[in-house]
Amino acid sequence: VDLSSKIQNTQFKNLFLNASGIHCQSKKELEELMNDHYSGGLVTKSATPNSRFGNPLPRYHSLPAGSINSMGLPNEGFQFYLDYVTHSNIQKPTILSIAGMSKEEDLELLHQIQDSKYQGLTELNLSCPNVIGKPQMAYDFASSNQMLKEIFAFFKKPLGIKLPPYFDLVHFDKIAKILNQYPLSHVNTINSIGNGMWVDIESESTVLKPKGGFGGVGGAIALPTALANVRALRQRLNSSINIIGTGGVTTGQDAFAHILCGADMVSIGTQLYEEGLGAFQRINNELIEIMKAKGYHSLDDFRGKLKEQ
Ligand SMILES: CC(C)(C)CCc1c(C(=O)O)[nH]c(=O)[nH]c1=O
Repeated sequence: VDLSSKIQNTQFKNLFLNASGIHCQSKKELEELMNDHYSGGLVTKSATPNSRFGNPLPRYHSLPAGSINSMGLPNEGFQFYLDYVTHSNIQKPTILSIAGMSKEEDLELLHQIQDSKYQGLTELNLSCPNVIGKPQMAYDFASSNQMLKEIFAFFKKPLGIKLPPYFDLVHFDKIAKILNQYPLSHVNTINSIGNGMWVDIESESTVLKPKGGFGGVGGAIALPTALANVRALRQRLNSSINIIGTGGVTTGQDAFAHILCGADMVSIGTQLYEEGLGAFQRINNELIEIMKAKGYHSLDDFRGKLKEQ
């Protein structure tokens, strides 16, 4: 059974990645990921120009079927991650994730990557904030289009986009129409489901401190939304744009479902945080068992071949 996959011209020995933000902020975490046998690649925490502590705690909370977070982009700063993916002893392909706090910051970071020696993949987190009074960039179609136009005027290295979930078929049409105009290496869908709320009954309080308790929801509870976004975008995006399926993967079955919907690679976030690196080996093995039972030898045997009733 062959679990290898690729994004554009980058080959991965297996299809699993950490979701950006999980187990990828510090050098220790990155080294553990780099040396982990059961993940084919490594994604960095979304980097901002300067290092950030992020939001006040508590800013992450486990839920019965997932997680809620309002981390606030804690990271070591862009130069740290650029150095890591450029200089460390690379054992597997890397995806350098960036999230400026404005379009100008995003452009500045991308100029630095374009001018650097880095030859790996880059991923722009489109959940980054927009100008005050406007929704996050990915929910502002005109601004997203304008930003991508300005980026591709100078950025010539492989670039993917991390998207939040959409919940309206017209929105799938709109974002795909925009993305199809650009030579993207990939789309990574989904980011956490924005602005969820969780309440502690005993204390009658929110469980998160930042943002009045509103936070992004991930984990098993996000799987139906993640599968819908992978399927809808696979149906609409040019075949040249690969898809990283992220959201709700806790078992080999979930990974199998993402691939059936069209995912080229699969990220694990909440489950990786809760279970640790062992999640990669377990989910690898579970997926292999499913493929063996069905007589599949490679991911291409079933990728995107979701049947309809
Ligand atoms: C939500 C932002 C802070 C704008 C981006 C960083 C981010 C965070 C975060 O650092 O709070 N959490 C997520 O689940 N997804 C993200 O993309």
